[in-house]
Amino acid sequence: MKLKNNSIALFGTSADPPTLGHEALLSELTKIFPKVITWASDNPDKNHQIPLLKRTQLLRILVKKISHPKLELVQELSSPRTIHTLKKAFQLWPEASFSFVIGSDLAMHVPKWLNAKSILSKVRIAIAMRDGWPISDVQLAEIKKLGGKIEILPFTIPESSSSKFRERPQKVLIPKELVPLLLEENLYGLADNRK
Ligand SMILES: Nc1ncnc2c1ncn2[C@@H]1O[C@H](COP(=O)(O)OP(=O)(O)OP(=O)(O)O)[C@@H](O)[C@H]1O
Ligand SMILES: O=C(O)c1ccc[n+]([C@@H]2O[C@H](COP(=O)([O-])O)[C@@H](O)[C@H]2O)c1
Repeated sequence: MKLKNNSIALFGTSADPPTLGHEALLSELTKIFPKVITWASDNPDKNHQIPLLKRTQLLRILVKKISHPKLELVQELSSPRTIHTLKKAFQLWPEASFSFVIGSDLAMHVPKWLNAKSILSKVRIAIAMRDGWPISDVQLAEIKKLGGKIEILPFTIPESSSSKFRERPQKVLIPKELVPLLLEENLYGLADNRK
């Protein structure tokens, strides 16, 4: 992958909660991009289990754990709609070239996002292959048809998801640094399910 010095990877997540998959993805991105920006957001298509403020707190703990000079949490980018996130990103870094990072499970959804065509004219879509979620040529063609440019990231993230943790909260599914806050506030019922 050829990247310019002004490349920025943008990675939004509902972080409900952040998982080992989010940790692996953020760490891999720091090996490739000169700058990696993350934030926690609400997703218009999902019901979140805990408030955005708490999810942001959890993501902040994860970013601190990774503690990489290229990685930063910029919560002001948070919006349920990517088009609004991008407007803020262009204000903050007017000279940057952006890659909007998604897992391969989201490839089929991007063409349905609000103002998808406008989003795809502003940023490249960088796809992280998610174990169990292959992408088809049809999905790629749908994005390209709307003018999108696609980068397939050169790594695969092991199977892991927030919903799996929410269904059955287990410490082994999340970064261990999140556990104290989850127990303290009994988020996701982890304190009732001490494994
Ligand atoms: N294990 C993973 N591998 C690759 N991409 C991932 C992984 N987990 C999350 N992502 C990507 O990170 C972004 C944010 O995902 P999100 O925070 O919704 O996690 P999730 O595990 O998919 O959540 P949920 O299970 O609640 O749907 C999405 O682009 C998603 O595709
Ligand atoms: O813009 C949209 O219409 C849109 C709809 C659903 C999701 N997104 C974005 O997709 C990213 C991942 O969302 P999620 O909930 O899978 O973590 C996050 O940055 C969201 O803001 C964007």
